[in-house]
Amino acid sequence: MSGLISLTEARQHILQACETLSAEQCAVTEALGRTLAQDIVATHDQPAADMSAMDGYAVRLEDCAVGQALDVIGEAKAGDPFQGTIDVGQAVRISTGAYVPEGADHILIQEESERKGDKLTPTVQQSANGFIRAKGRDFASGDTLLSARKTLAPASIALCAAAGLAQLSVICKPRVAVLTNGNELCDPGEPLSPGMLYDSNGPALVAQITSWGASPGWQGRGGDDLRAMKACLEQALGHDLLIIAGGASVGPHDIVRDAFAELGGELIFSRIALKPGKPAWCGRLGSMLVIGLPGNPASAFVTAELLVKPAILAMSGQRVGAEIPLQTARITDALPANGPRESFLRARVSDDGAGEILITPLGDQDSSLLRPLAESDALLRRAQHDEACEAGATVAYMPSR
Ligand SMILES: Nc1nc2c(c(=O)[nH]1)N[C@H]1C(S)=C(S)[C@@H](COP(=O)(O)OP(=O)(O)OC[C@H]3O[C@@H](n4cnc5c(N)ncnc54)[C@H](O)[C@@H]3O)O[C@H]1N2
Ligand code: MOO
Repeated sequence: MSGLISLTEARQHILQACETLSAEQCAVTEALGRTLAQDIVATHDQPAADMSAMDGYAVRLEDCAVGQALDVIGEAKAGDPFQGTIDVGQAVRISTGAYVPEGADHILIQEESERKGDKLTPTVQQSANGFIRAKGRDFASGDTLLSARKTLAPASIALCAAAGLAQLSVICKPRVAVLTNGNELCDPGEPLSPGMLYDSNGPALVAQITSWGASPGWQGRGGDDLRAMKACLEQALGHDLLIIAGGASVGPHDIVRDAFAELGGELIFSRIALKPGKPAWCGRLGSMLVIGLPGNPASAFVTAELLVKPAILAMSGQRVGAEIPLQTARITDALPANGPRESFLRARVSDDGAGEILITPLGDQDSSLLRPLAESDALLRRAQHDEACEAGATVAYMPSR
């Protein structure tokens, strides 16, 4: 379509305009979802010494014979090692997680022994050395445990904590301002006057950007007044990213782009061959990236997924490509041929009970509708000029929840 760029091109432009932000320190307990700015390198061995994997007795394997008593000479507890050495015919009571005393090469588990006073008798033949976790088995001093640019999930947080790190160097969270637009908008909680509409894009966008790891900053509402709009844009200056929802189209009151241009904003792209989302645009105001989304609620939501999410992930230091990562499923309904815009249909994913993933586009795809949006958990993607497809065909989708 003339004058419209493809979604992939739009994402390429956005990714080129996003630099990874600087680093900051973050408590390991607060680091979920953050991206490491540096490698994590172990400064100690884990375990720090050979360690028992079971509750029982540290012994010499060669001393173990069924019915032949050993002398229990002490105890090794987790955090309180036995100080001596095990000699021929001796055993030390040991707990899971305790260091294995010098001289021992086997843990006789308590279920396979009988204890009477200081005498310990194996009741089951011991065939091979066992139940000792070697020093450094998990990691050794100097090992790289996690590489820079890794996004921290709960298991990687466990590894950082095990490495002894209370603070981690992570990429700063992008600070994102959200501006919604329309004289018709009012805040949830206010009485609804005639002609007015509750602002659903503002809360939705704040929820979306938070779920992608951004830090919501200034939030405002612009109307149809150019001066007031310029004042809004000025208030947002200094953020890493400004999202403007609404006023993106060509109507006489859609003055957002005029205000942006008058403040010296530099347009990066305008309009995409995308449905919903044709009026989406992107630019730069000072050092702040600005992404303009259409005001229709489903359009704002979908274009935020497609355009804002990659910007936030890239600024947060995560690897993200211009191509959208898609999954495949079998469609339950036939679809007509697609038009010239790449389309994303609100859809529901299910399982046919035999392990096959099914996808059902929701009936009414009008971009003003919130109920199908809230029912959906996937966006079914149709390429530009996609042919009609039969029920049962394999189609591509992007999970959206
Ligand atoms: N002549 C043309 N008209 C339109 C075109 C076009 O190409 N030529 N594009 C259409 C498309 S596609 C869309 S999408 C909309 C986008 O318009 P805007 O971005 O200017 O959005 P608004 O006009 O401000 O609002 C559209 C619609 O959404 C409601 N809205 C806006 N903000 C919110 C909010 N924060 N919460 C809830 N609802 C909101 C608003 O009341 C309108 O009903 O333009 C088409 N027109
Ligand atoms: O982008 Mo409009 O979002 O096609 O309804």
